[in-house]
Amino acid sequence: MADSAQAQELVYLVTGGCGFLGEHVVRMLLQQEPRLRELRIFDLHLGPWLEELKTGPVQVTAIQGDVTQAHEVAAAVAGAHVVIHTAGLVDVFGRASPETIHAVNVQGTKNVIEACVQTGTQFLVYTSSMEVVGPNIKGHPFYRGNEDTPYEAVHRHPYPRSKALAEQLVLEANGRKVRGGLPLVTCALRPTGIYGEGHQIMRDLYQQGLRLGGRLFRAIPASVEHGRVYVGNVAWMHVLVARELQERAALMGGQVYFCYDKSPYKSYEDFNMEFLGPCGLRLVGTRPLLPYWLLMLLAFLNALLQWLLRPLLLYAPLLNPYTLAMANTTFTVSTDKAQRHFGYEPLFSWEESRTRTVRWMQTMDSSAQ
Ligand SMILES: NC(=O)c1ccc[n+]([C@@H]2O[C@H](COP(=O)([O-])OP(=O)(O)OC[C@H]3O[C@@H](n4cnc5c(N)ncnc54)[C@H](O)[C@@H]3O)[C@@H](O)[C@H]2O)c1
Ligand SMILES: C[C@@H](CO)CCC[C@@H](C)[C@H]1CC[C@H]2[C@@H]3[C@H](O)C=C4C[C@@H](O)CC[C@]4(C)[C@H]3CC[C@]12C
Repeated sequence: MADSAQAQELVYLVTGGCGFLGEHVVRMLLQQEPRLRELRIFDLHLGPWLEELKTGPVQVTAIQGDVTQAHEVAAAVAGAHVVIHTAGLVDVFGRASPETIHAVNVQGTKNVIEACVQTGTQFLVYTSSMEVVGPNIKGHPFYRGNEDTPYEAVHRHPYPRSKALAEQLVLEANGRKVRGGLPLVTCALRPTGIYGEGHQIMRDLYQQGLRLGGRLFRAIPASVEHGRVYVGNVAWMHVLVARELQERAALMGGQVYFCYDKSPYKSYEDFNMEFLGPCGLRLVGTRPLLPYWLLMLLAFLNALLQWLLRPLLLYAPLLNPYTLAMANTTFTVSTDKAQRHFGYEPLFSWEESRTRTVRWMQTMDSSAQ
């Protein structure tokens, strides 16, 4: 918890504070931001774990609300010094309509920006995504690129399109005058695939492996690198960016930063095995067991089934043409921009990130038995 010897004067708002990343950001702020007086957590669904935070020295205010409702956002933002906007609809499986994804991710972000301007909040950190850049629909590799690496970003899928539009809005808002006349200072963080305690897809893969008798079958060549970053380090980057934005507005305002740490470069499946392996699962095959064309056919069949079944039920498996293209396209980052601009170093080593994730999965495992 915050060191009470330092002046506790700041009010922070975390939108999406009860999500996978949001919860880590909330806990990290309470541990690492000594100037915090009040922490507001805004989410569509509030988690019961918030109750335990209310007994500490920082005032924790839980606000149930919807980012698509401008008045609810404005009421939550009023009086906050910093907004960390992580709320978003993360959907690459066709669970939500493109309109809903746009409403939450784009209109929701517009509402957050306008609320900052109207109420006089000066600092806004936006959780963007690697998908703002790629992989693109042409399957071009992005091999250990940085924030300045040229890449043909082409977005057809509603989720990356919405993240790209929202990021653009946030960056364009940098420098706008907020109530009281001071300039709004914004920046965007672009995590690659986040992993760690609370990661739903890891949970799903684990359950799938158990159903298949402790095995998963390789579908993606081991040579396709996929960028991953530990949730604790992503949360730490948010805390640090929010703090340093107040000191280095001229340098950091309007900038984008990839989220990175020392997690190894591996394929999506080999990386997951770092956690699923110690939980007793095995990845079968050194090469993909099915040819790519057959996987693609299955992915299209899944998409067709989803469409046909839509009036009756929601069919949203992991494999669809978009997720297959993502998993099958190299996309990794190698950058030190966050270190150069605001002194970021990962808080958790790769070994610690792995141990924490495995420990979480094993707890999940024993509580399921
Ligand atoms: N998970 C990843 O690998 C990853 C990678 C890059 C970027 N991101 C971004 O990080 C952010 C958090 O993602 P996550 O993985 O924690 O997802 P998540 O679904 O676990 O968390 C999102 C949170 O936003 C809340 N939310 C959704 N719609 C809302 C609305 N209308 N009003 C208020 N709250 C709403 C949800 O209730 C949830 O608590 C998102 O913006 C996402 O685009 C995630
Ligand atoms: C073909 C399957 C055989 O095992 C594997 C399918 C894996 C896919 C479900 C995931 C592969 C890449 C993932 C995405 C990536 O890590 C980055 C993301 C960015 C972020 O903003 C949201 C989550 C995600 C889209 C993530 C989703 C799951 C994958 C597509």
